[in-house]
Parts: sequence; C-alpha cells; structure tokens
Amino acid sequence: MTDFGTRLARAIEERGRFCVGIDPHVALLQQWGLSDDVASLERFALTVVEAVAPVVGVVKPQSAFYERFGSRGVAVLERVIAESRAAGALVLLDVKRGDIGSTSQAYADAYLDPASPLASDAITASPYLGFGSLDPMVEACRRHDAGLFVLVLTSNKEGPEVQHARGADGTVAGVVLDHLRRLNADARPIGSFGAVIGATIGSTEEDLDINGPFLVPGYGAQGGTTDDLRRIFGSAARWALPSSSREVLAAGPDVTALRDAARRGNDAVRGLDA
Ligand SMILES: O=C(O)c1cc(=O)[nH]c(=O)n1[C@@H]1O[C@H](COP(=O)(O)O)[C@@H](O)[C@H]1O
Repeated sequence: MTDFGTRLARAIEERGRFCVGIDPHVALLQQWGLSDDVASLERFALTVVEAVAPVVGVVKPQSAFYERFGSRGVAVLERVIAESRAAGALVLLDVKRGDIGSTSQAYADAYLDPASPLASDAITASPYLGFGSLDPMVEACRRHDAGLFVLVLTSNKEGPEVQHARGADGTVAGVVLDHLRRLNADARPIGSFGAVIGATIGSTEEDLDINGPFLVPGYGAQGGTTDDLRRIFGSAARWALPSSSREVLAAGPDVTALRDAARRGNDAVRGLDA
C-alpha cells in the first residue's frame, strides 16, 4: 500500500478536505424519528455512510456512540468502517486511545492491523501517558501504512489546563508537536502523524509547522468557522481537515440532503489552499 500521508494528500486533492463525523447521538436518532436501539443505530450510521462516503475524503466515526450498544454496536462500527472504505473514503476512527506501551500494542493491533475487523486508515490517540507510550501505534502505522492523529489543543474548554501547562521543554502541546515534527521529518508530500487542534481555540503561539496533517474538530456545531481556520493555521491550513458531525448529520435522514450538506461543507473550506 501507500503511506497514509500520501493517501490523505490524494484524498484531499480528489475529494476535498472536509471530514464528516459519524456520531449517532441519541438526540440525532430522535430527530431522525428513530429509537434509541441498535437497529436504529445501524439505520442511522449506514444511511450517513451511503450519503457521504462516496463524496468526502475522510469520515470520522466516534467509537463511543457504537460501544454504548455493546458488541452489536461494535458490529455496526465494523460495517461503517468497511463500507466507508469500500466507497472510497479514508476512515479516521475516533477512539482517543492511550495507555502504557504494552497495552498500546493491543490498541494498535485492534485498530491499525489490517487483519482486525476494526482496521481503519487512521485513529485518534491521547499522548497524556507520555508520547513514548504511543510507540506501538507509531510502529503499527509505519508497518501498515496507517495514520495517527494525536491530541494537541482540543476544542473543549477544559483542555488548556493540561495542554498549556509548561515544563522545562515548553508547553505540553508544544512538546507533542515537537514529537510529531520529528516523526514527519522528510516525509513527502506530508507525513502520516497528525495533530488534533480544535477550531475553537481562538489562536495559538505554538509552532504548527509539523509537516503533518491536522484534524480540526469543533468546526460547525461547536462554533468554529473558516475565519478561525485561517487565523489558527495560516498557510498550514492547507493540511487541515475541518471536521463536523452534528451540523451535517442534522440534515438527515434524507440521503440527498445529507450529501448536499457534506458537499456544502466541502465547498466552504475549499479556498483554504490559497
Ligand atoms: O478527536 C476529535 O475528533 C475531537 C477532538 C476535540 O478536540 N474535540 C472534538 O469535538 N472531537 C470530536 O469531534 C466531534 C465533534 O462533533 P460535533 O461538535 O458534533 O461536530 C466529536 O466526535 C468529538 O469527540
């Protein structure tokens, strides 16, 4: 296969940078006239896949919304992953995993090894057990041409308490960015190791020149706008994947309306290359 960074660059070029989150919130199930059960979860999630996976570059299912239904919910997640990939979208599975190294290996096997039923193109990871604890995931990405998006400056208001904390080597966010920069050194056109930076953070003094992609949640329902993207990322916005879940999903259950919402989202962020 081809490394994740190259595949992502191609997806952005061919389909655009907009990422649709496939998050079956209970409120959205209700809004779609569905019940809070696994059959409704399946109907919701696979309708979204049918509508958006053929037209956007990246989809981002959030695992928790499936896990809450137990093994049958996880079976739905497996179908979301497989059917999205079959439709040509890259799947960034949002699991925000992070543990001691030996357990990180099991997470890597679960989500990044093509032999796993949950194998995805990339996952989100939490670096707060120390960046080195993610080494098994980094190695798995190299071995399987997958990608890793590590939390740096998250969109929630509680994030700065940890992420802005300053030690001898600078802020926690800055240290994580340094690690990502090292992992992506010399990669062309872009590295496979990305940073999660919320569209709601206002601005940042951190050096975002990591030669890697950015997952940018908080765009849409949480208030982030294209002006925020330009202000936060400057020329690095070229490698930003603005991600929106609720704002797009609220257009359902009509497949055409969902697809149009995804297309509108894509059009709105097209000019960020400039
Ligand atoms: O890693 C993420 O995707 C993420 C990081 C972050 O800082 N903030 C954030 O909202 N997210 C996820 O992005 C999605 C945001 O959903 P909406 O607010 O509905 O667009 C959810 O799946 C969140 O779990």
